[in-house]
Amino acid sequence: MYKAMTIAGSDSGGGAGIQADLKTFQERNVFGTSAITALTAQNTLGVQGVYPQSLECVEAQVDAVLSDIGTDAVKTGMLFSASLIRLVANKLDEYQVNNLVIDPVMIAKGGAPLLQEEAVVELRETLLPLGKVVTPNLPEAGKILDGRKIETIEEMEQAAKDIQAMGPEAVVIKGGHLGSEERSVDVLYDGERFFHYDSERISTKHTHGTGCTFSACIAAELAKGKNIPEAVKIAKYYITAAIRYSLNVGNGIGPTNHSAYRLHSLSVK
Ligand SMILES: Nc1ncnc2c1ncn2[C@@H]1O[C@H](COP(=O)(O)OP(=O)(O)OP(=O)(O)O)[C@@H](O)[C@H]1O
Ligand SMILES: Cc1ncc(CO)c(N)n1
Repeated sequence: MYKAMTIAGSDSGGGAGIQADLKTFQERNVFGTSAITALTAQNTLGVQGVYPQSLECVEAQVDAVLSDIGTDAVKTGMLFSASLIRLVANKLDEYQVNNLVIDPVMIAKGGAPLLQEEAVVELRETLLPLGKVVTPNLPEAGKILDGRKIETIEEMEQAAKDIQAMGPEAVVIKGGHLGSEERSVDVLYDGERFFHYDSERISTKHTHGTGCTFSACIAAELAKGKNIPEAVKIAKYYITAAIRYSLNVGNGIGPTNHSAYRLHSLSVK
């Protein structure tokens, strides 16, 4: 069985973070493992607390998994601080992880910071160059590019190109935050070509954890040997189904439905 690991924060509400990643790995038929960088007390209404784990704790988890079980791909999510980013980058280098998907998580949907402001430099300089695929949303891409505004598909293409020049093999800019469009378009740049992944924009407020789920699916497909454009295509089908059948649990922004494509017999082509 192929294996994928997530190095990310825990979302007690179950819709994002480690929980979303492991549910996605399971649905995509890869064996999921994890290292938890931070615990969050979180639900559909917001983030009530953030409890980063020690460097020692995160290092022990990564060593435990990679020295024994190994992995075919790694996905990183919430890393919280510059020192955790440095540690994770060192570990990925030590274990020669090459299928690395970096979701540069910065802010939760309700606005709570999940990455310290000063850690963006570390993310850009230490972690991004190790990535096979980096998956920023529009505000994250803007932060990586020193506060640039990205509001059109053309600006998404330019941003993908400029972030790819920072070292990762490929960049997908996610278009979930693109206002007033009828479609939700993601733009991939692999160093040579642009690919557009287009879906209808689903009218729902229940989009908690969309980005985590999308990047975890890319990691699962890379683990199975899919190439980057194929992995992103499958992830786009998977997340679109998960949003179409998202769940009205809690009183705020509900989670996506990780088993939607299976329960509703939709094919992930
Ligand atoms: N309303 C929607 N309808 C269809 N697809 C959507 C919608 N919102 C987001 N998506 C898709 O979901 C994926 C994740 O994009 P998004 O920009 O929402 O990520 P994100 O902001 O990182 O999510 P989060 O921070 O909640 O984890 C992309 O493929 C995007 O196109
Ligand atoms: C733990 C965690 N990671 C990522 C996100 C982004 O959706 C979140 N809300 N919580």
